[in-house]
Amino acid sequence: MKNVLIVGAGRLGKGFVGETFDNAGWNLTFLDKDPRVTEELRKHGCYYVKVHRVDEIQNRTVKNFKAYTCDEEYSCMEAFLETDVIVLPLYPEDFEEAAGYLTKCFEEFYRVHPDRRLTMICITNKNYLIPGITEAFRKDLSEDAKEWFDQNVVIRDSIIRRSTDAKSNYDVHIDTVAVNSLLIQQPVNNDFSDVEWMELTDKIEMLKDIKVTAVNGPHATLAYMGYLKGYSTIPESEADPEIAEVVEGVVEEITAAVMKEYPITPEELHNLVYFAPAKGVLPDSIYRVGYDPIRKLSKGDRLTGAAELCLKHGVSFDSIAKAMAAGFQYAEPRDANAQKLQQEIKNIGIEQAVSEYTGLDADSPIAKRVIEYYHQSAR
Ligand SMILES: NC(=O)c1ccc[n+]([C@@H]2O[C@H](COP(=O)([O-])OP(=O)(O)OC[C@H]3O[C@@H](n4cnc5c(N)ncnc54)[C@H](O)[C@@H]3O)[C@@H](O)[C@H]2O)c1
Ligand SMILES: O=P(O)(O)OC[C@@H](O)[C@@H](O)[C@H](O)[C@H](O)CO
Repeated sequence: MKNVLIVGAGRLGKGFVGETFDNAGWNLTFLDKDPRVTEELRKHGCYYVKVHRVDEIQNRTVKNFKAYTCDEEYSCMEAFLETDVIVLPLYPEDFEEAAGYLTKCFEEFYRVHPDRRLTMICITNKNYLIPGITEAFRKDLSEDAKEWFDQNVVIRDSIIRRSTDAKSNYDVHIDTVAVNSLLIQQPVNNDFSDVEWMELTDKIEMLKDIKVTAVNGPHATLAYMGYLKGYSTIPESEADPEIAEVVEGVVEEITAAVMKEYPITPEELHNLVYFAPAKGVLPDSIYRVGYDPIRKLSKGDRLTGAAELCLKHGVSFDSIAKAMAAGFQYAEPRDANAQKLQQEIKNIGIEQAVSEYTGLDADSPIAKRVIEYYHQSAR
C-alpha cells in the first residue's frame, strides 16, 4: 500500500486530502502543530466527511490513520520514513515553520532511503510561493542532504477548486464539495494516478492567477458583503438579491479582464472556474471564506489583483471596488488580521490604510473608488 503524509490536518487536510487518499486505499498519516487536532482524532478513532457530489451526498467515515503532533520527540518519524507523497494544506504563513520542523525528517529520510524519491504538493490560494517554500525546506539541511533533496524531492504547487468546512480545524465532522479536481503542477516523482480528483497540469502559475481572481474574487465578495448584512454563511449571502447583483458584476468584470489578459478560450476558462451544482447545501462559513482580509486585499490577490487587471484593460472595476470597500469594513472579532486592519484604519485613516494594504498609489482610480464606497457604506 502507498503512504501519504498530510501536514496540516485541518478542514482540507482531513476533509479533502485524507478522505480522497483513503478512498483510494492509501495509508494516511496526519501531522499537525495544534495538539487539539491529534487529540480529537485519537479520541474518536475516526472522522466523518459529508461529500457533496453532483449526483449524491456520500457520508464517509475515515479510520485507520496515524495522527501526530509536531512534538519534540518526533513521534511522526517512523511514519515519515515510509511516506511516498507529502501534501501540505497550510496557510501561506505556516510553511516556514513546517519546513523548519521537517528538516530533521528529511535529513533522516536521506540517510535511510537515499534512493527514494518524494513528491510534495502545496495547497494554498497564494501564487508564486514555491521558490520561497523550496528554500525554506532546503536551507537548514546538511550539504549532502541538500544535494539529495535537489535531485530526489519535488515541491509542486496546486490549484484547489473545492470548499471544505467544519466548525474548527480540529472538528471531526467536515463537509466538502467534490465537483472539481485538484490541479497539480507537473512533473511529479511518484504515481498517485489511482487517487480520484488529482489531475496533473502545465501552466500552473497562469491558471492559478486566473482561478484565484475568477473564483475567489466573487467568493470574497460574498463573505465581506454578507458579513456587513449580519449573515454567517455563504448560502445566506448568495440568496440576498443585493449581494447577488454585486457578485454578478464582479464576475462580469473579472471575466472580461481575464479574457483580455490571458491566452485562454472561453471554454478553457469555463472548465477551470465552473463549479457544477452539488447535492445538498454546504454550510460554508463567512468566517472561513473571509478569513484574513489583509491577505485577500493585498496586491495581486483576488480583489486588488482583479481590479488592477480591469484598469489595465479598460474594463469597469466598480463592483470589485464595492467588494474591496466591504473588505475594509470586515471586523470579525475571531479573525486576528481583520482586527488588525480595523485598528490600522482607526490609527491612520481609511485613505492611508487602502494604499498600505492594497499596495495601490493614493491617486490610483481604484483606491479612490474603494474609499468612496467605504465612506458611502460606512455612513
Ligand atoms: N478549506 C477550504 O475549503 C480551502 C479551499 C481552498 C484552499 N484552502 C487553503 O488550504 C489551506 C488550508 O486551509 P484549511 O481550511 O484546511 O485550514 P485549517 O485552519 O482548517 O487547517 C490548517 C491546519 O494546519 C495546521 N498547521 C499550521 N501550521 C502548521 C505547521 N507548521 N505544521 C503542521 N500543521 C500546521 C493548523 O493547526 C491547522 O490544523 C489554506 O491555505 C487555505 O487557503 C482551503
Ligand atoms: O482559502 P482562502 O482563505 O484563500 O479563501 C477562502 C475561500 O475563497 C477558498 O478556500 C475557496 O473555498 C476555495 O478556493 C474554492 O476552491
